[in-house]
Amino acid sequence: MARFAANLTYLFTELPMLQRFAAARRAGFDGVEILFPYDLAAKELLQAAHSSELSFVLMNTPPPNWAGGPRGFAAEPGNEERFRHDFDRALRYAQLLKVRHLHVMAGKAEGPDARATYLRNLAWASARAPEISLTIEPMNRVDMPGYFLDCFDLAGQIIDEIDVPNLGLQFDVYQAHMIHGDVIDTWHRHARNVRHIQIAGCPGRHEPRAGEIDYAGFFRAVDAAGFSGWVGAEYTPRTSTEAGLRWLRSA
Ligand SMILES: O=C(O)C(=O)[C@H](O)CO
Ligand SMILES: [Mg+2]
Repeated sequence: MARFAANLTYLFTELPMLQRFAAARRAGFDGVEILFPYDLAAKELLQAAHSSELSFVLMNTPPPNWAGGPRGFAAEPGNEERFRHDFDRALRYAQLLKVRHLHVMAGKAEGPDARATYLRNLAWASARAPEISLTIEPMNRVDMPGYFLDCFDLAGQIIDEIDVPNLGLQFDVYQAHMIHGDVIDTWHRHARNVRHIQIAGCPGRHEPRAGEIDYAGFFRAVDAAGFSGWVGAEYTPRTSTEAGLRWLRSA
Protein backbone atom coordinates (compact mmCIF):
# COMPACT_ATOMS: atom_id res chain seq x y z
CA MET A 1 0.00 0.00 0.00
CA ALA A 2 1.49 3.35 -1.06
CA ARG A 3 1.80 6.35 1.25
CA PHE A 4 0.98 9.88 0.14
CA ALA A 5 3.21 12.95 0.20
CA ALA A 6 2.07 16.53 -0.40
CA ASN A 7 4.25 18.48 -2.80
CA LEU A 8 4.47 21.73 -0.85
CA THR A 9 5.63 23.71 -3.86
CA TYR A 10 2.19 23.05 -5.41
CA LEU A 11 -0.14 22.42 -2.44
CA PHE A 12 -1.11 24.62 0.52
CA THR A 13 0.42 27.65 -1.21
CA GLU A 14 -2.28 29.66 0.59
CA LEU A 15 0.18 29.52 3.53
CA PRO A 16 3.85 30.43 4.02
CA MET A 17 6.13 27.43 3.39
CA LEU A 18 6.82 26.53 7.01
CA GLN A 19 3.10 26.47 7.85
CA ARG A 20 2.32 24.15 4.93
CA PHE A 21 3.75 21.16 6.84
CA ALA A 22 1.13 21.23 9.60
CA ALA A 23 -1.61 21.78 7.01
CA ALA A 24 -0.41 18.70 5.10
CA ARG A 25 -0.48 16.59 8.26
CA ARG A 26 -3.99 17.80 9.17
CA ALA A 27 -5.18 16.91 5.66
CA GLY A 28 -3.94 13.32 6.07
CA PHE A 29 -0.57 13.26 4.26
CA ASP A 30 2.33 11.30 5.79
CA GLY A 31 5.14 12.93 3.85
CA VAL A 32 6.17 16.02 1.88
CA GLU A 33 8.08 16.98 -1.24
CA ILE A 34 9.55 20.40 -2.12
CA LEU A 35 10.95 21.07 -5.59
CA PHE A 36 13.78 23.45 -4.66
CA PRO A 37 14.11 24.12 -0.91
CA TYR A 38 17.41 26.00 -1.24
CA ASP A 39 16.23 29.43 -0.14
CA LEU A 40 15.09 28.09 3.23
CA ALA A 41 17.28 26.97 6.13
CA ALA A 42 17.46 23.17 6.22
CA LYS A 43 17.23 23.33 10.03
CA GLU A 44 13.87 25.11 9.92
CA LEU A 45 12.49 22.74 7.29
CA LEU A 46 13.58 19.74 9.31
CA GLN A 47 12.00 21.16 12.44
CA ALA A 48 8.71 21.79 10.58
CA ALA A 49 8.69 18.24 9.23
CA HIS A 50 9.52 16.78 12.65
CA SER A 51 6.92 18.69 14.57
CA SER A 52 4.24 17.51 12.14
CA GLU A 53 5.65 13.97 12.05
CA LEU A 54 6.09 14.07 8.29
CA SER A 55 8.76 12.29 6.26
CA PHE A 56 10.78 14.37 3.80
CA VAL A 57 10.31 12.32 0.67
CA LEU A 58 11.67 14.23 -2.33
CA MET A 59 13.57 17.29 -3.49
CA ASN A 60 15.32 18.20 -6.75
CA THR A 61 18.94 19.00 -7.56
CA PRO A 62 19.38 22.72 -8.14
CA PRO A 63 18.78 24.13 -11.60
CA PRO A 64 21.48 26.55 -12.82
CA ASN A 65 19.38 29.43 -11.54
CA TRP A 66 16.80 27.95 -9.26
CA ALA A 67 14.73 31.11 -9.06
CA GLY A 68 13.80 30.43 -12.68
CA GLY A 69 15.19 29.16 -15.96
CA PRO A 70 15.73 25.59 -17.11
CA ARG A 71 15.33 22.65 -14.75
CA GLY A 72 18.69 21.09 -14.01
CA PHE A 73 21.64 20.53 -16.29
CA ALA A 74 22.89 16.97 -15.76
CA ALA A 75 22.72 16.33 -19.52
CA GLU A 76 24.30 19.60 -20.57
CA PRO A 77 27.74 19.03 -22.15
CA GLY A 78 30.48 21.32 -20.83
CA ASN A 79 28.92 21.89 -17.43
CA GLU A 80 30.26 18.82 -15.61
CA GLU A 81 32.29 20.74 -13.04
CA ARG A 82 29.33 22.91 -12.12
CA PHE A 83 27.12 19.81 -11.97
CA ARG A 84 29.42 18.21 -9.42
CA HIS A 85 29.60 21.35 -7.32
CA ASP A 86 25.83 21.84 -7.31
CA PHE A 87 25.15 18.16 -6.74
CA ASP A 88 27.27 18.28 -3.59
CA ARG A 89 25.26 21.27 -2.43
CA ALA A 90 21.98 19.42 -3.04
CA LEU A 91 23.38 16.38 -1.30
CA ARG A 92 24.22 18.35 1.86
CA TYR A 93 20.61 19.57 1.98
CA ALA A 94 19.24 16.11 1.29
CA GLN A 95 21.37 14.59 4.05
CA LEU A 96 20.36 17.26 6.57
CA LEU A 97 16.68 16.81 5.73
CA LYS A 98 17.00 13.02 5.58
CA VAL A 99 15.30 13.11 2.20
CA ARG A 100 14.26 9.73 0.81
CA HIS A 101 14.79 10.56 -2.90
CA LEU A 102 16.84 13.18 -4.69
CA HIS A 103 15.60 13.92 -8.21
CA VAL A 104 18.50 14.72 -10.55
CA MET A 105 17.19 16.98 -13.29
CA ALA A 106 18.55 16.65 -16.83
CA GLY A 107 17.98 20.16 -18.22
CA LYS A 108 17.72 21.19 -21.85
CA ALA A 109 20.00 19.36 -24.24
CA GLU A 110 19.90 16.88 -27.12
CA GLY A 111 22.01 14.45 -29.13
CA PRO A 112 24.71 11.86 -28.40
CA ASP A 113 26.95 14.27 -26.45
CA ALA A 114 24.10 15.09 -24.09
CA ARG A 115 23.35 11.41 -23.57
CA ALA A 116 27.01 10.64 -22.81
CA THR A 117 27.23 13.62 -20.42
CA TYR A 118 24.04 12.56 -18.65
CA LEU A 119 25.33 9.00 -18.23
CA ARG A 120 28.66 10.22 -16.86
CA ASN A 121 27.08 12.69 -14.44
CA LEU A 122 24.52 10.20 -13.15
CA ALA A 123 27.12 7.46 -12.71
CA TRP A 124 29.34 9.91 -10.81
CA ALA A 125 26.43 11.13 -8.63
CA SER A 126 25.22 7.64 -7.75
CA ALA A 127 28.75 6.61 -6.72
CA ARG A 128 29.13 9.87 -4.77
CA ALA A 129 25.99 9.25 -2.71
CA PRO A 130 25.40 5.49 -2.46
CA GLU A 131 23.22 5.92 0.64
CA ILE A 132 20.61 8.12 -1.05
CA SER A 133 18.10 7.10 -3.69
CA LEU A 134 18.55 9.16 -6.88
CA THR A 135 15.67 9.41 -9.33
CA ILE A 136 15.22 10.61 -12.89
CA GLU A 137 11.87 11.69 -14.32
CA PRO A 138 10.87 12.10 -17.97
CA MET A 139 9.16 15.47 -18.65
CA ASN A 140 6.74 16.12 -21.48
CA ARG A 141 7.78 18.55 -24.20
CA VAL A 142 4.58 20.59 -24.07
CA ASP A 143 5.26 21.82 -20.53
CA MET A 144 9.03 21.67 -20.80
CA PRO A 145 10.21 22.12 -24.39
CA GLY A 146 13.76 20.92 -25.05
CA TYR A 147 14.10 18.91 -21.83
CA PHE A 148 16.56 16.09 -22.50
CA LEU A 149 14.74 13.25 -20.71
CA ASP A 150 11.47 13.28 -22.62
CA CYS A 151 10.62 9.56 -22.81
CA PHE A 152 10.17 6.73 -20.28
CA ASP A 153 11.94 4.25 -22.57
CA LEU A 154 15.02 6.49 -22.68
CA ALA A 155 14.92 6.73 -18.86
CA GLY A 156 14.73 2.92 -18.66
CA GLN A 157 17.75 2.56 -20.97
CA ILE A 158 19.78 5.05 -18.93
CA ILE A 159 18.92 3.32 -15.63
CA ASP A 160 19.74 -0.10 -17.09
CA GLU A 161 23.04 1.11 -18.54
CA ILE A 162 24.24 2.65 -15.27
CA ASP A 163 22.83 -0.32 -13.38
CA VAL A 164 23.32 0.72 -9.75
CA PRO A 165 20.85 0.08 -6.91
CA ASN A 166 20.50 3.76 -5.94
CA LEU A 167 19.36 5.09 -9.34
CA GLY A 168 15.72 4.58 -10.32
CA LEU A 169 12.68 6.01 -12.05
CA GLN A 170 10.35 8.73 -10.80
CA PHE A 171 7.05 7.76 -12.39
CA ASP A 172 4.98 10.91 -12.75
CA VAL A 173 1.61 9.68 -14.00
CA TYR A 174 0.73 13.05 -15.53
CA GLN A 175 4.02 13.04 -17.46
CA ALA A 176 3.47 9.43 -18.58
CA HIS A 177 0.01 10.33 -19.91
CA MET A 178 1.29 13.44 -21.69
CA ILE A 179 4.24 11.59 -23.25
CA HIS A 180 2.95 8.09 -24.00
CA GLY A 181 -0.84 8.25 -23.59
CA ASP A 182 -1.27 4.78 -22.12
CA VAL A 183 -0.25 5.15 -18.47
CA ILE A 184 -0.92 1.55 -17.45
CA ASP A 185 1.08 0.12 -20.35
CA THR A 186 3.93 2.53 -19.50
CA TRP A 187 3.71 1.39 -15.86
CA HIS A 188 3.92 -2.29 -16.83
CA ARG A 189 6.96 -1.65 -19.02
CA HIS A 190 8.84 0.27 -16.32
CA ALA A 191 7.47 -0.81 -12.92
CA ARG A 192 10.64 -2.70 -12.02
CA ASN A 193 12.63 0.56 -12.07
CA VAL A 194 10.11 2.75 -10.22
CA ARG A 195 11.20 4.24 -6.89
CA HIS A 196 8.70 7.08 -6.56
CA ILE A 197 5.32 8.02 -8.08
CA GLN A 198 3.73 11.44 -8.62
CA ILE A 199 0.11 12.13 -9.54
CA ALA A 200 -2.01 14.88 -11.13
CA GLY A 201 -5.04 15.00 -13.37
CA CYS A 202 -4.93 15.65 -17.09
CA PRO A 203 -5.71 18.02 -18.75
CA GLY A 204 -4.69 20.97 -16.62
CA ARG A 205 -2.51 19.23 -14.04
CA HIS A 206 -5.13 19.69 -11.34
CA GLU A 207 -6.54 17.19 -8.79
CA PRO A 208 -5.98 13.55 -9.83
CA ARG A 209 -9.62 12.55 -9.56
CA ALA A 210 -11.22 14.00 -12.63
CA GLY A 211 -9.94 13.87 -16.18
CA GLU A 212 -8.52 11.49 -18.75
CA ILE A 213 -6.34 9.31 -16.51
CA ASP A 214 -7.83 6.11 -15.08
CA TYR A 215 -6.40 6.40 -11.57
CA ALA A 216 -8.46 3.51 -10.18
CA GLY A 217 -6.94 1.22 -12.83
CA PHE A 218 -3.48 2.70 -12.31
CA PHE A 219 -3.56 2.07 -8.54
CA ARG A 220 -4.76 -1.49 -9.12
CA ALA A 221 -1.67 -2.05 -11.29
CA VAL A 222 0.55 -0.39 -8.68
CA ASP A 223 -0.84 -2.60 -5.89
CA ALA A 224 -0.54 -5.70 -8.06
CA ALA A 225 3.14 -4.87 -8.63
CA GLY A 226 3.63 -4.73 -4.85
CA PHE A 227 4.83 -1.11 -4.91
CA SER A 228 5.16 0.09 -1.32
CA GLY A 229 6.88 3.45 -1.84
CA TRP A 230 5.59 7.01 -1.80
CA VAL A 231 3.10 8.78 -4.05
CA GLY A 232 3.60 12.54 -4.32
CA ALA A 233 0.63 14.81 -5.01
CA GLU A 234 2.13 17.25 -7.51
CA TYR A 235 -0.71 19.30 -8.95
CA THR A 236 -2.13 22.80 -9.00
CA PRO A 237 -5.42 22.84 -7.05
CA ARG A 238 -8.40 24.07 -9.06
CA THR A 239 -9.51 26.30 -6.19
CA SER A 240 -8.16 25.88 -2.67
CA THR A 241 -5.98 22.90 -1.67
CA GLU A 242 -8.48 21.80 0.99
CA ALA A 243 -11.46 21.90 -1.34
CA GLY A 244 -9.73 19.51 -3.74
CA LEU A 245 -8.66 16.76 -1.31
CA ARG A 246 -11.56 14.32 -1.73
CA TRP A 247 -9.32 12.03 -3.77
CA LEU A 248 -7.00 11.62 -0.73
CA ARG A 249 -9.82 10.79 1.66
CA SER A 250 -11.08 8.04 -0.63
CA ALA A 251 -7.60 6.68 -1.50
O1 LIG B 1 7.43 18.84 -13.17
C1 LIG B 1 7.50 17.73 -12.62
O2 LIG B 1 6.72 16.83 -12.91
C2 LIG B 1 8.50 17.43 -11.60
O3 LIG B 1 8.39 16.45 -10.93
C3 LIG B 1 9.68 18.28 -11.40
O4 LIG B 1 10.34 17.94 -10.26
C4 LIG B 1 9.46 19.72 -11.52
O5 LIG B 1 10.65 20.36 -11.45
MG1 LIG C 1 6.78 15.26 -11.48
